[in-house]
Amino acid sequence: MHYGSNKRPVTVITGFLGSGKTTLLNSLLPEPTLVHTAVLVNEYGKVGLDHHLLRQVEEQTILLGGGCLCCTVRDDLVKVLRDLLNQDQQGVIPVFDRIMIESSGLADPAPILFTILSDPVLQHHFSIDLVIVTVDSVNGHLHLDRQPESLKQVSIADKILLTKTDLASPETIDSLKMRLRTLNPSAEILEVISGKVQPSVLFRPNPAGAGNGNPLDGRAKRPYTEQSHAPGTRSISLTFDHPLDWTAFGLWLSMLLHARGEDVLRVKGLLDVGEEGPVVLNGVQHIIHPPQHLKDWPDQDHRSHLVFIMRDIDPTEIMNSLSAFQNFLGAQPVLLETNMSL
Ligand SMILES: Nc1nc2c(ncn2[C@@H]2O[C@H](COP(=O)(O)OP(=O)(O)OP(=O)(O)O)[C@@H](O)[C@H]2O)c(=O)[nH]1
Repeated sequence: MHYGSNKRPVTVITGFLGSGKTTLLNSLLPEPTLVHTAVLVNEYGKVGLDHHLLRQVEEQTILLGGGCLCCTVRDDLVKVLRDLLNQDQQGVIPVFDRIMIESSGLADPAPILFTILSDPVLQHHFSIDLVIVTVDSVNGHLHLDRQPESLKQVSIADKILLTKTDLASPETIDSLKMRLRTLNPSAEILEVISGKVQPSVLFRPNPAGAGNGNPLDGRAKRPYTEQSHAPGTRSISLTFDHPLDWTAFGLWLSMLLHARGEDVLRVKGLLDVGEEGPVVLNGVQHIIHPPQHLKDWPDQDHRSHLVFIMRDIDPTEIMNSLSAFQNFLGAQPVLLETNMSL
């Protein structure tokens, strides 16, 4: 199969140990729309799945040349994905049009994203369309209290699937949802029992290509409230009073990521740059996906919206920096919401 300039979407499924990743995959993969999905699992002992490619990826983390601690590369993942491409081009494997990667329950998903986005070959053939994170309703609070990995996973999610809601009390589910919204205001939260969810709910068509769905939903647009937050992890949602100068904004963002990229876990934006439609911005730490220029706004709200999820950066630093830059940006930042440490 040839895709021209189209990149094949990669979905990363992560979530703390036992939170239901495999259950989800087993439920999703027989769906007709996902029949041409290649699956990579970075744990041993997984059962092979009919009609799908199953690769087992040894975890191996190396430092990039620059010595950046957060930009680790999974060498084996690069090899497996490159091999898949080669085999696909030679027609020796069944056609695949999507990749799902199930990361181990203790993994920080960011290196997987970095690996694909930073590899000179892979970045031309694959795009990260969605990071799904499963959160166990029964144990979710405990994981978030005690396991930094769980916090990292939730912080980076595009969609959070709250699993095992059949086993948890309504009060626990509600408080967990509130906590998850605080940790990651831009993620959509769905309740999923035993992995039963329609692919169309997860993989909504997205003209932006990267970052499935609107990167900013209603939760990110709530009025400003000071809320408790996980230690060291903070988020800020903001808008601007006028359209942004896109070049100046890109310069500001590059400067921020150069200085503090290790601490910026996620950047998402739907930006008014004075064009008919918005620009979709989607970044993970040092890496910014190629911005997408949309023809139309998704709804009536045509204001810019920008969300940062950060570690050890005070949201006021972001506001102060943008304010100092406002003459170049052509717009003044307006705070919508910030979430501070617990
Ligand atoms: N009752 C109930 N059980 C669930 C649900 N989702 C998953 N389980 C069970 O939870 C257990 C762990 O699920 P897995 O899918 O293996 O979890 P995992 O995240 O892949 O686990 P690791 O590979 O250890 O990280 C299994 O026994 C599942 O059957 C759910 O929504 N409801």
